[in-house]
Amino acid sequence: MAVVLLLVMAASGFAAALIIISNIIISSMKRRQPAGNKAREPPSPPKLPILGNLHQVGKYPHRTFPALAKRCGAPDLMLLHFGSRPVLVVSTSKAAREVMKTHDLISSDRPERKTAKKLLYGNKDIVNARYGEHWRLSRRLCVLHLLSNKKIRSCRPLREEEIGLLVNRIRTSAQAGQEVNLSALLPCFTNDVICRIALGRKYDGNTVFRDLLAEIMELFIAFSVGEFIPQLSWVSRLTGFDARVDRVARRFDEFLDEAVLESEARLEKRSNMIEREEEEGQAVPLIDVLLQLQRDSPEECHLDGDGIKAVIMDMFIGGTDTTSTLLEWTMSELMKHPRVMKKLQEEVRREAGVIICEENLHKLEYLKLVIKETTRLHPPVPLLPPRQLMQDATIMGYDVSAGTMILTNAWGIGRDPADWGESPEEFLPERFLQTKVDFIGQDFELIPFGAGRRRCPGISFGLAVVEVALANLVRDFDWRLPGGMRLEMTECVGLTARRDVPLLAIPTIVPASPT
Ligand code: HEM
Repeated sequence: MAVVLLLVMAASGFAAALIIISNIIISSMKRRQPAGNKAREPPSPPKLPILGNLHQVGKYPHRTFPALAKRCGAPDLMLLHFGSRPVLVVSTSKAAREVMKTHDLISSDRPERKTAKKLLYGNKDIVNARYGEHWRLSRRLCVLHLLSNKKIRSCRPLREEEIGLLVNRIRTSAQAGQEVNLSALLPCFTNDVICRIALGRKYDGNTVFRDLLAEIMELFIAFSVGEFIPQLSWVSRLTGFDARVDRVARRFDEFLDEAVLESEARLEKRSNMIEREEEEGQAVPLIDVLLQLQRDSPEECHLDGDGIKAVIMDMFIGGTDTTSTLLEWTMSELMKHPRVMKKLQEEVRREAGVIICEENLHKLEYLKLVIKETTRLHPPVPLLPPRQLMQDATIMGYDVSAGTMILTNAWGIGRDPADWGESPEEFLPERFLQTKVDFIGQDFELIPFGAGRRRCPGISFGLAVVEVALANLVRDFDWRLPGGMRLEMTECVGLTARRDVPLLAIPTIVPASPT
């Protein structure tokens, strides 16, 4: 990891650099320890003192890991060291099943990260919560009250309204013969959807909110060298990283405080019970649901004020970029494969009718295959969020010690020829006609939403947005690339693996066919 070296060199000055370089030289002269000493540990590539294997991780770890694993003869499980921290890399569906099914309970913890802890109120959220009572209760709350089928149904008008706005924006560009930047439009769209669902309003003209959110996403994945090399924890103070995290956490907290005040004002005025409103099809903002539960049913809601803000933040972190990234890659693959685009357009134009609503979605079988195939090749979160082993375990015959961080390569697993045949890199939605493999967490060959206890609770919520949005985009428009443009398919580094090069496309309006 070049960044790590740069950080180390810049911040610790010449003396520290000298120590590291000499250590590197000494260690490169050493051979690995005799196998007898740690016979049952998973295979590891040679590591450097202090850095461990950090220098081998590269910019795209999900791409680097399979090659590294192959080089050190570790097809299923590979043991790395990030600084002093042991990290188990899970590279195949067989190994993923072992970790997330056989050993799911003891591998359901998340490692504590200083940055996430500061941004998420001491990890009072769900995504980053340590395994235990708080996580269990928060997840239950989330599944029952925030992301339930009933909740998803009640938010339908709101989702469809936002999709209508997205289509209108594209239509305006199409009428002017202009290209649209789907990589910019789609995140704004999913952000607006989550804003309305979670907070009950949008922040249209206010870019402060969006900028803050983008900064939070960036900080989440930013590498703070001290997290893995405790001796260098002062580096993030010196570079101003810690101060930046504090500043962003404070500003977002102020923002959420305002949202809480607005929600409390709504609750004061509310005459109906939330449940009744939802039954009548009204989308009650998630923040209102949580505050009302906290006030009226504390036995159901254990969260304090910070806990509520942390869970709301999870809805943004978990639901915004993941959903837009999936849409962005689906459109990219469709533009790259005109045959698939045509087949999908024919299905949607034939089956969905003039108004594409969620009730018609069950007829769109090919659309579901297209989305599934996209999650296989482009899982929005290519390396699943880290887990941490809670006790010593024997996994696939290897001894792995408590405290080891676990990184599962969903991207690598989705492209493994052992599971996906001779052409795993090919975008071929029809491959799912021959297999029952699904992405809901039971089949370990396809785990874009994770699996086991920590599996994403927002699958249906996310798909409700992706499926209808995609159906509208391909029904209402024909799409082509701006003249002479070649479609790059590389991803960039971030909380999700979005396209590196923005997806620009020229829409042409397709007249609605008579029903
Ligand atoms: C295409 C859309 C989405 C993708 C690809 C996705 C992916 C993921 C993944 C890979 C995980 C980690 C699973 C694991 O550790 O095994 C996760 C967890 C989570 N997701 Fe999603 N997600 C999506 C949509 C959503 C939405 C819409 C929400 C909520 C609004 C959401 C909320 C969460 C939460 C709260 C967790 C933490 C679960 C836990 O740690 O117990 N996700 N998601």
